[in-house]
Amino acid sequence: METAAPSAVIVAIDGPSGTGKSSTSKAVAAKLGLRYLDTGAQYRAITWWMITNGIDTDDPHAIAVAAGKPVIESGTDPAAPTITVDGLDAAGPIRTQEVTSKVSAVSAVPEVRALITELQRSIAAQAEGGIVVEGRDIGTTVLPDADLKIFLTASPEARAARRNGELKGKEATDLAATQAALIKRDAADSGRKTSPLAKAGDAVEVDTTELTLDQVIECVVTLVEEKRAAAE
Ligand SMILES: Nc1ncnc2c1ncn2[C@@H]1O[C@H](COP(=O)(O)OP(=O)(O)O)[C@@H](O)[C@H]1O
Ligand SMILES: Nc1ccn([C@H]2C[C@H](O)[C@@H](COP(=O)(O)OP(=O)(O)O)O2)c(=O)n1
Repeated sequence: METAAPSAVIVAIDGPSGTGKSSTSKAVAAKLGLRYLDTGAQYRAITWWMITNGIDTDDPHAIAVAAGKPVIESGTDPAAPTITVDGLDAAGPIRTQEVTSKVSAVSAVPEVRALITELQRSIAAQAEGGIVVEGRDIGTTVLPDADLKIFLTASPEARAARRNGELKGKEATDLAATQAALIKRDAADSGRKTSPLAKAGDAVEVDTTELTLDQVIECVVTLVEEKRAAAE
């Protein structure tokens, strides 16, 4: 008897910065043969375009007017995710401190969110075998019918230490400054009017403070497999 291919599954992973969303989502998608979408990279890409095109990122009206101009494309292979803006590889430039410090203001503009949300939904709809989508408002707004919703958390201390581990040798490595910047960005992302960072009512919360990355990946893989088994 032939075994049916596992059904397409849509997984939404949300949470604040440094909780392990990107690392976990990529690994889970690779293990389960799903596509992968980093929605933060899309908001970073539009922010980078605003900066390089001289748009004042403190002016929501100017941002709203320009929002439809850049063409943002995301490659969804979890082994080699890509992000381009007007055909240019933006993977490096979107990770600078300048973009990080301005992305909350740009992503709070409703016109930006409407355009990026539409893009995210169309990418998810095209992922025939299923997809892991990570961000801040995936379970609440972008994909409210996702098969599985995960909300990752971790203490501010653990998140700052993880972020500093990545920055070492590149930009600032002061732990207190990293933690302060992270808390400031969380507050802006949670406090904005349009689809703020929030846990969906039906999301499974996983506190990763005391877990290794492998343990978090294993936990999410098990939850996806349980969902798939229940759907058969
Ligand atoms: N459970 C964990 N324990 C230790 N380090 C982790 C854990 N999860 C992620 N990391 C590390 O923390 C950093 C931030 O993780 P990332 O996946 O980028 O978080 P997010 O996407 O939520 O901002 C990465 O360097 C990653 O390897
Ligand atoms: N679904 C999303 C994803 C990200 N954002 C915004 C808010 C975040 O501070 C920025 C950057 O997201 P990103 O996931 O790249 O941030 P970190 O990896 O946590 O540093 O984008 C959002 O508003 N909605």
